[in-house]
Amino acid sequence: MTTKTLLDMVNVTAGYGQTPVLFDVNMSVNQGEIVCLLGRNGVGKTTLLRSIIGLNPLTKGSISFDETDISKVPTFKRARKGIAYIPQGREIIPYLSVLDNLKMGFSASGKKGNRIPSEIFDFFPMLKEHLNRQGGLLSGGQQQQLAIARGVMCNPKIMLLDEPTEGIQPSIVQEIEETLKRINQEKGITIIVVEQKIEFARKLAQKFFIMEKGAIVQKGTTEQLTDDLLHRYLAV
Ligand SMILES: Nc1ncnc2c1ncn2[C@@H]1O[C@H](COP(=O)(O)OP(=O)(O)OP(=O)(O)O)[C@@H](O)[C@H]1O
Repeated sequence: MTTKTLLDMVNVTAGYGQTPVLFDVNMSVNQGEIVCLLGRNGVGKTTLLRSIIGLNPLTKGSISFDETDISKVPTFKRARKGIAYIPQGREIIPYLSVLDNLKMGFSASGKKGNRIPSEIFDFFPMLKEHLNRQGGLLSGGQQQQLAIARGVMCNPKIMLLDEPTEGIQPSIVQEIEETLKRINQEKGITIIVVEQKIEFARKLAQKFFIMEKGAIVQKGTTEQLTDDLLHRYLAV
């Protein structure tokens, strides 16, 4: 099997206004992989995801995606090229129904459509039972599933997930892990997940990157994610 680089970040430097947060980040992700991005609070994980989708402009470096330089491409066009971003806190529209929240996936991808593909309910059967409920009335875990489903609606090549298990009960965490694996395997969607729950990250991902002070300081396969590394870079 040939491996193809889907996302390639070279010397990415970015931040908020005049405040730099990422310094010369180099990160390469192959098509079909699930990778996790680990690191203590405030090291720049969210900013890294935001720079991939174009919410934090680069002051240096470049990002190529699917063999195209997207460094200066606006966010909505990056979404149309196949990057789905599921931010921390999920950003479900609380007063819209589950159905209307899902339909937002059509506009994000720039494709017209009105019918939710059946695969969405195959991945997330719970959503079918709650289609007409307001998004804000779902539990945290259900809202997270809705946010992931809305991302899948865009038929992305890659999904960027920021702490999908935060504040979610263990049984739903396991469900989310299994569903993400299925989405990866059945749809071939590459996944980058920022996580604090190490066991979840270990079970889900094949590769890891560890960040410290705005840079990638360690990477490898998840088998190489030793307790020593976790202690050194993640323990408080
Ligand atoms: N909107 C903002 N304006 C200015 N600085 C910001 C902004 N958002 C984050 N920062 C700063 O950027 C740095 C990195 O934050 P970021 O959220 O990327 O880290 P993180 O690793 O995702 O942390 P967490 O696990 O807490 O989400 C922090 O020092 C933070 O204070």
